[in-house]
Amino acid sequence: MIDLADVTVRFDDITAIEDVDLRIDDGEFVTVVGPSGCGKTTLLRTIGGLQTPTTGRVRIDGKPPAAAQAGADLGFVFQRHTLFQWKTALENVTFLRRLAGEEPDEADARALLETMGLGGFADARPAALSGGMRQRVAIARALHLGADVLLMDEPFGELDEITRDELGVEIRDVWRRERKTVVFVTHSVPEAVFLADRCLVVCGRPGRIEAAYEIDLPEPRDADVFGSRAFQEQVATVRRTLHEAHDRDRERDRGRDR
Ligand SMILES: Nc1ncnc2c1ncn2[C@@H]1O[C@H](COP(=O)(O)OP(=O)(O)OP(=O)(O)O)[C@@H](O)[C@H]1O
Repeated sequence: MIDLADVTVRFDDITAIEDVDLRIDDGEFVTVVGPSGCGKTTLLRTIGGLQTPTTGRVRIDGKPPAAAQAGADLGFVFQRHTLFQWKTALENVTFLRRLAGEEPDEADARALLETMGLGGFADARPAALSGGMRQRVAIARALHLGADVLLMDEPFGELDEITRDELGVEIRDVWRRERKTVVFVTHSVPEAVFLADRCLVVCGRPGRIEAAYEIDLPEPRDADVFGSRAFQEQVATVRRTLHEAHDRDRERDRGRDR
């Protein structure tokens, strides 16, 4: 379980997130959506131990994030530039496990590349892959590490919409089989709804969790879900919350400036 108690992160005079309380169950897929600058990345980095909270406490299965990281319990997927350019797709997938001092399992790495639709590209180097293919390698790498918790920061951020949808379907499918705990940051409301068991709406400066929605959609979630009424209604609800919070924050800021 991921447990954040009263977490505040400050950078000099900027408070990025303030008094965040959050619990994420094992095997839960949580998405974090919100406008630019509201502290989503800071929240994710703090969960992963890449950022130390100014005040408050983070625990992963009762341990500080650094201990979870040392035990390879955490896998990260970032927006871009995370593959080693001189290594093949297969070597990229196995490398982190080597770094973590564990024996890579080439058959597992190949099977993961296959799952991510890259069966024929195991020996290709990143320069020969499209952006979407590179992100698939990064996801396969995080899965191969065997971490129980995956932290994903806009992993589809630079991809076109069709590829994003496609990867969304794949990632949810992999999650259904593997039941990792996933925290997934995105700007995209439809993506946040499609992927989530629970969607957190983060707003404001400093950022706060404005609302949390349990997402109710049929499984397996395939491309048909995008056109369904249930999906569109839940997207509309999240969007409305974001807009209302944004308007309220703007009014408050205007009041302060007067
Ligand atoms: N290392 C840092 N040093 C100083 N300020 C920082 C640092 N990291 C983040 N911030 C500030 O903290 C606030 C939140 O940033 P953060 O990147 O977490 O937001 P975000 O919601 O992820 O934004 P985006 O969606 O644009 O990626 C911003 O005001 C940002 O300028």
